[in-house]
Amino acid sequence: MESTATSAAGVSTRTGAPPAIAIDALTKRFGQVSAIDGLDLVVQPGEVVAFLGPNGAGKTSTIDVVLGLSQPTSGSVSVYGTTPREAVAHGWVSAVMQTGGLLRDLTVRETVEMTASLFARTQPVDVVLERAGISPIAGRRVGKCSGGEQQRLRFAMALLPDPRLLVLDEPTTGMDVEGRRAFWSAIRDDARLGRTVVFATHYLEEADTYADRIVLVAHGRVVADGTPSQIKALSSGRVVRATWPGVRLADLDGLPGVDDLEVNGDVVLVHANDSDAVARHLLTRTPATDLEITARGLEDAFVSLTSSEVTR
Ligand SMILES: Nc1ncnc2c1ncn2[C@@H]1O[C@H](COP(=O)(O)OP(=O)(O)OP(=O)(O)O)[C@@H](O)[C@H]1O
Repeated sequence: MESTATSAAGVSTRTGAPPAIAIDALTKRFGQVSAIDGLDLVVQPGEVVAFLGPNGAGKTSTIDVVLGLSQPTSGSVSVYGTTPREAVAHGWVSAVMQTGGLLRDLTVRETVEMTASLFARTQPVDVVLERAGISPIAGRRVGKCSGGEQQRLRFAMALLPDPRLLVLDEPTTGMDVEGRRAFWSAIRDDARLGRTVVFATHYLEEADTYADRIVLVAHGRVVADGTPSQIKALSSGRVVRATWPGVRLADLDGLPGVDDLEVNGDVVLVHANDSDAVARHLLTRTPATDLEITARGLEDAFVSLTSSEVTR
């Protein structure tokens, strides 16, 4: 994805508009726990961004600050050039929460109508039902809706103020495959009209399929930021493990296509995209034995990216 050029202050040089989200050196501590540890991020209007990271990475803590639900320990966050609370009060930002907020005995339409009555001005109820893909079930009681349908109902409610930015925190947890697909298809169709979407997820596949840009977070920091294919490349490849008594790093100089190397005692760990070439080299040209080849997961990419950040 080609991102809009930005100035140092994060203002789009193409449009002159402030970014949807500008986060600068954000930290958030809970007692001894550092939930966010110097996070910087700029999201431009119209982007669909996945906030991807393992449990405890700091995704929810960051989203809570963006929504004005929690205050930073230090650093700054602005949303469309103003404070998160003001942006929410203007109706510029809506969130799709994972649970709560629904009454089982109301119908889908009644739920949206009731929420609309709380706002001074909203989009027509029929429009948001249509956008969320739930017009056909408008007369159904909420208690009879599947988890996926209830999430699309929350999406319809979030659309009422016609927000510029939609924030979703792990919105598909617990949904079946079909529910996820229908939910994301409604979100994507809506985002095509220009809405900015930021969603947190654990799942690389979900980020890959539905986001234009993936921001990888670990230990409260951004450890990688790029298109889905750039991020996937970080987690691709394999690890070749071998036993080589007395090995030194210098012995591994001739290895082909190596991304990363570790030597722990007599054990060699080689991270590489072409694991066959590494294995062939180790078996034919060195005394290495006991080879094991394993796929390198996203978790590994998190770990290696985070440790390289720390040692930098
Ligand atoms: N209210 C709190 N009090 C104490 N610690 C907290 C609180 N909220 C979050 N944390 C801690 O901050 C860290 C980051 O948590 P956060 O929920 O932001 O991560 P996450 O990436 O959203 O994780 P998950 O995917 O599991 O929801 C974790 O170590 C968590 O235990």
